[in-house]
Parts: sequence; structure tokens; C-alpha cells
Amino acid sequence: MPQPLISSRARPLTGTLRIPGDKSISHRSLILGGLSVGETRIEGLLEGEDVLATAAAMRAFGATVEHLGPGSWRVVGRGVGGLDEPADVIDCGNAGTGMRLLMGTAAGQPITTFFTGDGSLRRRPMGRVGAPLAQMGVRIVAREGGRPPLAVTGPEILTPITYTLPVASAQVKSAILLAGLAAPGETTVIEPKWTRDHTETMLRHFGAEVRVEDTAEGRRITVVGEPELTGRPVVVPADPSSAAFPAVAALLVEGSELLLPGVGTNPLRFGLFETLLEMGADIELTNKRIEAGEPVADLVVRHSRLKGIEVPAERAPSMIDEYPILAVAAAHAEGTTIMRGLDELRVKESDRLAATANGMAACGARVEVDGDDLTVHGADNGVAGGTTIPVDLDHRIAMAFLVLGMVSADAVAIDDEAAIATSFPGFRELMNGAGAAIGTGA
Ligand SMILES: O=C(O)C1=C[C@@H](OP(=O)(O)O)[C@@H](O)[C@H](O)C1
Ligand SMILES: C=C(OP(=O)(O)O)C(=O)O
Repeated sequence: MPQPLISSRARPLTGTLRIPGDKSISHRSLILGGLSVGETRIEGLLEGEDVLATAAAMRAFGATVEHLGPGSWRVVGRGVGGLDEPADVIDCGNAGTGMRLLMGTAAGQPITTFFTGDGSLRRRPMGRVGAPLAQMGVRIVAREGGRPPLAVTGPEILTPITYTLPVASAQVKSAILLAGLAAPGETTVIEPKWTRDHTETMLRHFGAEVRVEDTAEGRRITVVGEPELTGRPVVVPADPSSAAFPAVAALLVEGSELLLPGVGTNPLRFGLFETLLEMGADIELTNKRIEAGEPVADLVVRHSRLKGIEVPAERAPSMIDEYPILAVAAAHAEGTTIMRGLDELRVKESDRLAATANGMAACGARVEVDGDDLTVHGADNGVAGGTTIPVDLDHRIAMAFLVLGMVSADAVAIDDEAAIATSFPGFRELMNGAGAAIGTGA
């Protein structure tokens, strides 16, 4: 049964909010732990449905994956090329990252792996991963457009390739690098637009040789195949993509001040915060440090008057999941915000460009979509709200519109809470603890 939620005007948001672990880093830690020899201890793992599906997948591949306590996990891996053939279909649920990274992982094994997912994931294009893997000698059988369910059969010996990414996608890059681990020789990915580099960082952390060069054609990332990876401790930072929701809420709700400790500040993930700072947001980064190779800081976010800006297309990969919540912020800024180059938003959990524009318009904001650009006009007295937004299995749409309801004249509802648990379990309770008023309406 779908569980609708209603978000009404919030009290000032205050206190310290512990944001769950980074989803991208959590998936990678389980996969690389499973491809390593020996034990990997993970602290701060995101226990959201997307990541739990990857944990179950790694178990199905024969790795030991144990839950020791909140956020604390132990993985004992099988080594590169040492995974078993799963006896059943791997269900990645709602997770594009899970499926694409696991396809690369499965490609490096001389086995056949079947993959499926929920109604959202079964709509998403996997051919972008299938094409380079096929060049490496992998057989993929999929539905039209490379969509799941699909099967991946790894060859006895993979062919190392050099591949230029046709779309800015860290998931595609990572799938190729993970497959490249099992190939004799060097596998290179060239990315004309830089994307999040957690896979490269973590591969090195587990003992792989990874070379990165900045060239005229883009960033060239080379992994040397057939390493022996060794289990390592991993500390997962708080997810900046999740922190985005309380951060924007605090900026918009008068009188707010939130402390968000230990948030990942990797510049390839920090585009939203960079944008908000340009818009005039009062966000302080304190206690900056490096944890397990990733930069982290405590964020202090205070209510601010924002002004509209133009967000360049080049910034999109560093904030690709944050446009729905940026649109909410933009509707409360003085002036107009133009976000360029949002084509990739159309192939996320839902068509996020349409969902954001339609939802904002339904709430009374003035928005326009022109090609791949989204324009949001700020309104002095905010937006009307007073409507129900269809979530369509998209957690980011759900959370963005709940934040909008905290400042709109009338409450905003979403038609189903369930998707939020994929990336931000406990979102409602955490926000309500800080001063939000999100209820079930029951
Ligand atoms: O590599 C990753 O962990 C991710 C990459 C991005 O997807 P794309 O690679 O499709 O851009 C992002 O949208 C997703 O939430 C997580
Ligand atoms: C796009 C997202 O995730 P995925 O591609 O892993 O489903 C997201 O978390 O916003």
C-alpha cells in the first residue's frame, strides 16, 4: 500500500543532524570488499535499500557479508575473478549504481549473471554499460534498449580496452574499471567531463594500480588488470546528496541553523553547495579533514536570502542528483535561476527534468524547460503548494517536494513515502526532530 506524506510549514530547523552514509561509496566498498582477499571492515555504510541490494548481490556471488551493528559491516572477499555464479536472479531494486557496477563486476567472471530491478530500474538504459563490456568480450542479453532484465556472461579472458565515455557517467566509468580488474593488461577510460572519482580512490585504497592523467581529450583513467586486492578498512562519509535536503530546508526556513557533521566534500560531488554559496547561502565548512582518501567537513547551514544565478552545464556531473532540490531553492531566490545541460536527468529513477518542472509548476512556481535547460523564477512570497506530487519511485523527487512543503503557503503531499528508504532511511523522523512537520495525514 502506498504511504502518502504531507509536509506543512516547518518551525525553524535547528540542531545536529547525522546524515546517512554516502550511497556511491557504500556500493563501492561492498563490491571492492567482495573482490578482495581477506577482511574489509566498513563503518558508516548506508543501510538504504539500494545498498542492501548490493550487499545481497555480493553474498550471492559468494562473498561473506555480515552486518555487525548500525553502519558497521564485515566483508570477506573472493579475490578478483573469484566470484561464484549466483544461483538466482540478482535484484538490484531501485539502484542504477548497484546494477551498473555489478554488471562490470560480473563481466570479470567466467559466469552468467541475471539482473533485474524494480519498475523504475527496468526502464533505465543499461546499453551504455553493455556496449563497452561487449568490446571487452562480454556477452549481454537484454531487453530493447539494453533494458533489464538482462544477463551478463563474462568470457574466459577479457580484452582490455580504451574507451571514451559518450555520456558523463561515473557508473559507466566504474563498470569498465571493475571489469578491467579481471583483464590482462591495462584498461583505460577517457572522460571528457570529469565525474565522481570514488571508484579510482577506492581501487587504490584496496591495492590496485590506477593512473590518472589530465589530457586534451579529457581525464584518462587507467587500471592495471589482475591485481591482488587486499581487504581494507573503509569509513563512509555522510552523503552530500542526502545532506542537500536538510541543507536547502535550513536555508529556506527562517530562523534555521543546522550542523551536519562529517559530510563528504569531494569537489566532484559538491556542485550543489558551490552553487548555493554563489547564490548567497550562509554555509560554513569547518573541521575539514580526509577520511579513507575522501575529503570531509562539518557543515553549518543558516537561513539565508538567496539570489538566482546561471548554473553552467559543465557543473552538472558534480551535482547531477541535486537539481530537484536546487529547483526548490531557486523558487525562493530573488531573480531567475537557469540550470543548463540537464539531459541526464531524463534517465534517472524517473524523468527528473519533467518531474521537477511539472511538480514545481503544480505548486505554483514559474518554471520553463527549454531543451535541456531548466529555468526557475524566484517569487518574493514563495510558492502556493497545496497539491500532491507523484513520486514515481523517485526518492529525490519525494524529498525535494517535502522540503518545498516546509515553506509553501499550503502543505505539499507526496503520494508514496517508500522510495525515500532507497537512499535516506529515517528522513522523515530526522527532519521532524529538527523542526519539520511531515506527517502521514492519518
Ligand atoms: O557512480 C555513482 O555512484 C553515481 C553516479 C551518478 O549516475 P551516472 O553515472 O548515471 O551519472 C549518480 O546519478 C548516481 O546517483 C550515483
Ligand atoms: C540517480 C540516483 O541513483 P541510481 O542511479 O543509483 O539509481 C540517485 O540516487 O539520485
